[in-house]
Amino acid sequence: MSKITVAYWSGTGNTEAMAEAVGEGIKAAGKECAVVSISDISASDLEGETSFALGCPAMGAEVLEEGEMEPFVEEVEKFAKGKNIALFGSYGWGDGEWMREWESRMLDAGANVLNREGLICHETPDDDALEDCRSLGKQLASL
Ligand SMILES: Cc1cc2nc3c(=O)[nH]c(=O)nc-3n(C[C@H](O)[C@H](O)[C@H](O)COP(=O)(O)O)c2cc1C
Repeated sequence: MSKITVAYWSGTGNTEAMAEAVGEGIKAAGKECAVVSISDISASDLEGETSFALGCPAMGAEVLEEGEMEPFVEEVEKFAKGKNIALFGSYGWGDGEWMREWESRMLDAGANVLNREGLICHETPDDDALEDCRSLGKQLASL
C-alpha cells in the first residue's frame, strides 16, 4: 500500500496540530501515512509519491516560512506536475493571501491542488477546523 506523507513546518504548533488531523483522516480512510516536519525529510522524498499534503503557516508578510519551507517548496515545484497535493496552514491577522499565492504556484507547476485556496485556520485549530483537516486527509486518501 502506498504511503501518503503529510509534511509541515510549524513554529508554535498550530499547523502541526492541523497536520496530525490530516494524518488521522488519511488513516481513517485506510491508508498508511507519515506526518513529518520538513526538517526531518528532504523534498526529494516526496518525488515518488502521487499524493501528499504540505502545511505551513502565514509568515513574514503573507509568505511561506523563508528559511526552510520556501526552499522546500521550490524543490517540490520541480516535480509537482501531475501530483495530488493538499495544502493547509494556520494564520494570524491576514486574509489568507499567503495560501492563495501558494496554491497558484502549485497550479502553475502542474499539480492537482485538492482544496482550492488550501485549508486555512485562524491560529489554534478548533474542533471544526480539526474535522476539516480530517476530511481533507480522507479526500487525499480517496484519490
Ligand atoms: C514571524 C511571523 C510572521 C507572521 N506573519 C503573518 C502574516 O503575514 N499573516 C498572517 O495572517 N499571520 C502571520 N503570522 C501569524 C501566524 O501565521 C500564526 O500565529 C499561525 O497560527 C502560526 O502557526 P504555527 O503555530 O504553525 O507556527 C506570523 C507569525 C510570525 C511569528
